[in-house]
Amino acid sequence: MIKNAVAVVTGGASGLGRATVERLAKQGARVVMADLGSSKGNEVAKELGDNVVFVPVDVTSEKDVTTALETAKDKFGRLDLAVNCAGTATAVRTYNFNKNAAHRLDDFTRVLMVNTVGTFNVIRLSAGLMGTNEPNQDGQRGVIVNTASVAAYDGQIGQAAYSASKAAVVGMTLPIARDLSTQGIRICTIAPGLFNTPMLAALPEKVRTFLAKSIPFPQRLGEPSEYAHLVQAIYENPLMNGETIRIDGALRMQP
Ligand SMILES: NC(=O)C1=CN([C@@H]2O[C@H](COP(=O)(O)OP(=O)(O)OC[C@H]3O[C@@H](n4cnc5c(N)ncnc54)[C@H](O)[C@@H]3O)[C@@H](O)[C@H]2O)C=CC1
Ligand SMILES: C[C@]12CC(=O)[C@H]3[C@@H](CCC4=CC(=O)CC[C@@]43C)[C@@H]1CC[C@@H]2C(=O)C=O
Repeated sequence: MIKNAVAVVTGGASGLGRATVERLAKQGARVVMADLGSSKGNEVAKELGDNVVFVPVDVTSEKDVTTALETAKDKFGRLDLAVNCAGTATAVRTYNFNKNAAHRLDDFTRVLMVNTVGTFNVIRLSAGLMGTNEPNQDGQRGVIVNTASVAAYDGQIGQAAYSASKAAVVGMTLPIARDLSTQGIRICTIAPGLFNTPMLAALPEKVRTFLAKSIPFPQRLGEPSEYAHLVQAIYENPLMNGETIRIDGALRMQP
């Protein structure tokens, strides 16, 4: 059960991460909200009360992630759940033939660094701390939830970097589940479709409506609370492990 569990949520100051922090805190969990120093983490944590602590973290930094995990241990005594929501996106064609310009390599690398390397960084360090927990009656010591995207499967034009970064998260899920099984640590990945978050708010209303219409049912953007609901379901269901779950209203993205 989520009550009294201790969680770290990256990207916790906005969108899907924020909804997760809110849901977990409301259900009686204690949460370290890890997000960039430039985010609204401090304000959000204040709104959510004493069971939520903000730690400025860049997920690509070993030092920052270690500090967040030490905060979980020092303030709340343990770590039961790590949720990877931090992410970034870009929309650039592999080669722009009108401008005779190739996709910049540093743009490609930046997206992979945050979405793939950052996610793995949090997984590997969280696993170390979870491994020190006393196992429950099922032998479980902790749970990790990642966030990929349906773009891991049906990436659109301009999403080479983003889709590659998310496909890597899908790809690492099963081998990590196998790696961590000896210590009773589970890991699952969620692949969201189109959700109503600041990432999507950047798009014009017309585009958002068009995108929503492309979803078979329900024909609307997902609410961040629906993502958070799935995080809790994964945490509470002991048999869920090594799998990626789409939450997308049967959406298959067009080119
Ligand atoms: N909104 C959507 O429709 C979808 C979102 N996703 C994924 O879900 C995750 C959350 O996205 P949203 O909540 O929509 O976006 P968002 O932009 O609202 O939140 C992302 C958070 O990640 C943080 N972040 C970015 N780089 C970071 C870094 N290096 N270290 C720590 N924190 C960092 C940002 O400060 C921000 O608070 C992302 O991984 C995104 O790719 C996947 C599919 C659909
Ligand atoms: C994240 C996702 C795919 C994207 O890359 C876009 C994003 C909406 C805002 C954007 C505007 C741009 O001009 C660049 C691309 C992007 C960041 C999309 C929201 C959901 C998409 C996704 O992950 C679907 O699975």
